[in-house]
Amino acid sequence: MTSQRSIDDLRAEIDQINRELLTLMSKRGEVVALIGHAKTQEGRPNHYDPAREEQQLRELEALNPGPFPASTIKTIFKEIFKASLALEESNDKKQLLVSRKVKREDTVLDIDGVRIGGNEPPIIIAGPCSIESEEQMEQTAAFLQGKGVKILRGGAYKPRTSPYGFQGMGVDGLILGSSVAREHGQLFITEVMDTRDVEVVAEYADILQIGARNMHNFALLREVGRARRPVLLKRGLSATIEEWLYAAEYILSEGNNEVILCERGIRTYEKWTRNTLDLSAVALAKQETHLPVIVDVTHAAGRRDLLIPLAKAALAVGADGIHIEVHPSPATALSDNEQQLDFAGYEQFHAALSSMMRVATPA
Ligand SMILES: C=C(O[C@@H]1C=C(C(=O)O)C=C[C@H]1O)C(=O)O
Repeated sequence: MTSQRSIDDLRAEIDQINRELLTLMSKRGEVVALIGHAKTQEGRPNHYDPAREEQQLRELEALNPGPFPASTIKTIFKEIFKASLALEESNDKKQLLVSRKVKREDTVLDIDGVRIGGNEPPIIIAGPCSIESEEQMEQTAAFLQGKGVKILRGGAYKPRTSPYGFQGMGVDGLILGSSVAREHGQLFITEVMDTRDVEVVAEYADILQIGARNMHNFALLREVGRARRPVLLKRGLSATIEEWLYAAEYILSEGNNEVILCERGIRTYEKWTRNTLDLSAVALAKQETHLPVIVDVTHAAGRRDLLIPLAKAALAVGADGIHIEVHPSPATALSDNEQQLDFAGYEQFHAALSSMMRVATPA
């Protein structure tokens, strides 16, 4: 009689080995997490360390007693390294300041009594694309004040596709925008494009805007993170949601917690709209972060006939407000003539949205 062990018996041994491997894997995972934590504390942005991985592979190859060939051992351990790295990085993400895992409750901004986020009713940010003249700003602000709009927008520095397009009025525009807004009891929001202008823009604006084209301008993000003003951060033209949230993290990491995220449509293959409004990004940003999220309907589609349905959809998925461009005479505007609403257009928009704007879920 042979003393060959039965398959069942061998399998029982395998089951036991599996349990030991699992215990060891978990133990390894815990140590990896500690390394990841130490790297974050040391401010090492990159968790991946190919030299360290290579060194371990060499040692394992030298120690390998078989029966598995070196290549197999290598493949298995590379998989372990990959999983370990993913673990380190996901732990790291949990610690992001923008994350709900770090701050559970909604951030509600209170800017001179104008509240944004949480269970507050949605806000409207409206005004012309560019600040062009006192008359234009005055007419717009007075009209919007009558419609209950508390935040007036207007660009003084314009990120134009062509360097020969109207570039904005600069400091004169800032002075004009802020004084007109103040006269009408409104907050003034305007875009800052250059780190060198943050100080002067923060002097005049109540909210600093980072435009889509500057979402990846990390020096600018850090600079506005140091400014003592709330920041509206638009999502980049082709930015993933993760990149957008990391951009917000740059601002928070400098000590500025007052960030409003703004989805403005992304580049896709679609030609009937200028951009594609990504409503899942709005829902996800609300879910993953504690920050207020608003939707820029003007740039989302680049066409007036979609403003009302897109704004309704944005509010339905939980947006905390709408950003929309309004101009006394869009046809003669110095920028964005295709998309801005005239006053009659805004009247319609206001009427169509007003019932939804008042819907605030009680806390
Ligand atoms: C755990 C670390 O981080 C990563 C994961 C490694 C691993 O699982 O052994 C090795 C190097 C890094 O890519 C580390 O640096 O030691």
